[in-house]
Amino acid sequence: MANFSKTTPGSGGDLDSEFHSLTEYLMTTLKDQELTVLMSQMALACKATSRACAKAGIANLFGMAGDQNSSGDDQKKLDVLSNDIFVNALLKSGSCCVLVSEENEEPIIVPEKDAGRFCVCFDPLDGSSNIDCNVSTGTIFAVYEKKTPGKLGSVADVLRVGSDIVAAGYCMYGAATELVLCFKGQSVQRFALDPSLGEFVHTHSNVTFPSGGGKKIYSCNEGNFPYWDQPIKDAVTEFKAKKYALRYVGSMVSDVHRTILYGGVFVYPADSKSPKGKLRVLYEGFPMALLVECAGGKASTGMFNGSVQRMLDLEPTHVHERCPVILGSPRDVDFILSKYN
Ligand SMILES: O=P(O)(O)OC[C@H]1O[C@](O)(COP(=O)(O)O)[C@@H](O)[C@@H]1O
Ligand SMILES: [Mg+2]
Ligand SMILES: [Mg+2]
Ligand SMILES: [Mg+2]
Repeated sequence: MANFSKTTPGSGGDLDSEFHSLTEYLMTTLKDQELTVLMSQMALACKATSRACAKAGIANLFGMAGDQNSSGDDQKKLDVLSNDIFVNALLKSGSCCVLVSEENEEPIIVPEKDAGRFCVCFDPLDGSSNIDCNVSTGTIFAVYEKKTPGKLGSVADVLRVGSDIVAAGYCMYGAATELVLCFKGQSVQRFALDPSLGEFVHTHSNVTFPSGGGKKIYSCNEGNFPYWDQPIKDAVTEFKAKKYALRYVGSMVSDVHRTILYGGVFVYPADSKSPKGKLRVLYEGFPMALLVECAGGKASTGMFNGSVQRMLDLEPTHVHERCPVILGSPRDVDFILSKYN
């Protein structure tokens, strides 16, 4: 049996006779057939979305779809297509009872005859503003186990604290397509899509923030500086004085991925234009917070509703609720939060 506690550099190279696939990882570590099927369908949808992003220019998939979603975002064609891909794949899994997507105003409640034990909240294509200029985008998801009785799911199955999440992950559509996963209580794993094989191949185990906090990087949309509260302004001003570098892609998946691998901090705070922040709790804040904590980092809301809160302790009351986000290495998250003392 594969040893997934070890990183397997070079595995999956064209000439390797042995490599470890995502399928093998799921089959050997999960011991839960329904969750394995769900994750396999999730991976299939990631591959289909990766293909759509790669072919967008030649398949006339850039540009607007013409509608707005429930957050008020103008939907791009790829937002709509990727949403259809994920909804169809997850419905076919037979493992889901509730689906919450950024692109669907209402949660999808799966009919009893097709329903399973799990609820999935997802952002099918994150980083919409980067689609048309071919900069990295991604998918973000969180999985919960149904808690209400009976087979029919309800919105109560997803409106709960983030620490109830059983699995979280993101897939980045960048120079390579990469899937990063974490099951509750387990470490973070990285898989890269080998296009010639059509499979996600295991590349890194036990992914953690660099010790000591890593590179001195802060990541935020600093154009919002005038609208931030004083503690966030002070922290960012001090990062500059301490010669931190600013790196900001504007796709949460890419910015969080870099933050986990290199260190530093990613911030999308509340501001006077958006008092609840911009990012959505269920399919952006929570899954990233779980991954960051599993990798040894911290994820907080900063000052929100009168107190500084660990993000996974929030209990949302609406599926498209927003929250401020401060996540990254403990060194930098604690530094920002100290400004609220
Ligand atoms: O353009 P801004 O205001 O800096 O916002 C960037 C943020 O918005 C998002 O694009 C929102 O996600 P969607 O593209 O899924 O709506 C995040 O990926 C990113 O962190
Ligand atoms: Mg959007
Ligand atoms: Mg998003
Ligand atoms: Mg999106």
